[in-house]
Amino acid sequence: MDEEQLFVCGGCNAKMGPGDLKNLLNDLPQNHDPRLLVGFDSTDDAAVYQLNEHLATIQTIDFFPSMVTDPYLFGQIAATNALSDIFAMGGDVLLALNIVCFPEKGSLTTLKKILAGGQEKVTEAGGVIAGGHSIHDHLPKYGLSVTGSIDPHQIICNNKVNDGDVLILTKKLGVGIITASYQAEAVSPEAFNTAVASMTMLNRDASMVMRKYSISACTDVTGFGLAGHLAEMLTGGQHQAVIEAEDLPIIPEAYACAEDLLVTAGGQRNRKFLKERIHFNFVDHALEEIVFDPQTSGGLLISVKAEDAEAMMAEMTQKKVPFSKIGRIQKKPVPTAADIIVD
Ligand SMILES: Nc1ncnc2c1ncn2[C@@H]1O[C@H](COP(=O)(O)OP(=O)(O)OP(=O)(O)O)[C@@H](O)[C@H]1O
Ligand SMILES: [Mg+2]
Repeated sequence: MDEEQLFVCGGCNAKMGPGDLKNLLNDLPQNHDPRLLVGFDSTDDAAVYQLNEHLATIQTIDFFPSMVTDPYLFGQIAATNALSDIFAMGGDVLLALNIVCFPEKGSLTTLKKILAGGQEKVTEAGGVIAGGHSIHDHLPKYGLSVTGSIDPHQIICNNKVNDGDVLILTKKLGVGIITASYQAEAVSPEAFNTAVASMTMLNRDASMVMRKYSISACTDVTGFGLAGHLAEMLTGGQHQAVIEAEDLPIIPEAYACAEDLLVTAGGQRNRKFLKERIHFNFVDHALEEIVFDPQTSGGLLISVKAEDAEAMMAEMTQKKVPFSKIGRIQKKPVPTAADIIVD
């Protein structure tokens, strides 16, 4: 393997599709422990385990092959992505363990750069690298197991929305399409740099603002795309999300790439899984691709109660946390109505 350049094949696009994951989890025996406040049965972002009345531990794991050639950058992106699940649930990062898969004959200089990039982000998140596990594998993969803390009364789950909630998204969409297209030399370095800046921005600041307000649900938008993660918020079946297409934040050039059919396999898996649950009120194939595009280290998708939405957005503006108001939650007019409507 070249000492400095990683083979590009992954990010959250490498995630198992939502259909296969659902099948897998359905057959996994359920846990019954009252201290497990959030387990895999609700397909939330992280597991939460109660330690005492005021303290719970929050745990998540994420790793994948690289979507960029630069090892330091890959380390930063993989760590930012792994840390994000803690922030999506309103938790604080305590410590992290490195997960390393690396070729036996690979350059250790390259691996050290990956780990240095990851460590930088864990430190920025307020955590500490406490160890890890490393195995040989043909394709380098990296990520973290992250442990955080949270007040058990303040857990922000991903699946309980309310009528009138406002939907906020804190990062632009299209990083999957942009990173794949960059390898095909089909987008500018500026577009690629925008995607990289987005993937290496921690969701911590957004989380710190969000948790001060009445939040019905939050998740981070990753491999299942905006549509997939929004659909997870609507599993109760009573509500639907109305997305305003013109308010969706999109990295410049991602739309043009989608028009040129520069799309990803993960996006097609997401489309196939979700097509019965989403309705587009217009014909725009490229925009549909953006909505299904797998995001690596995407933003927080926040369903904030209507009465707190303005104040939360004002504080995000004041704290320079980027965000877009992308839609709202409403009661389904009939039980058979689509879960997601794109207007
Ligand atoms: N092999 C597995 N065994 C048990 N649970 C799993 C397995 N793979 C995924 N899960 C669970 O499925 C749910 C959804 O997992 P997924 O990785 O999509 O969530 P996520 O960590 O929020 O994703 P992302 O890191 O991309 O934000 C989580 O509760 C996770 O713990
Ligand atoms: Mg998540």
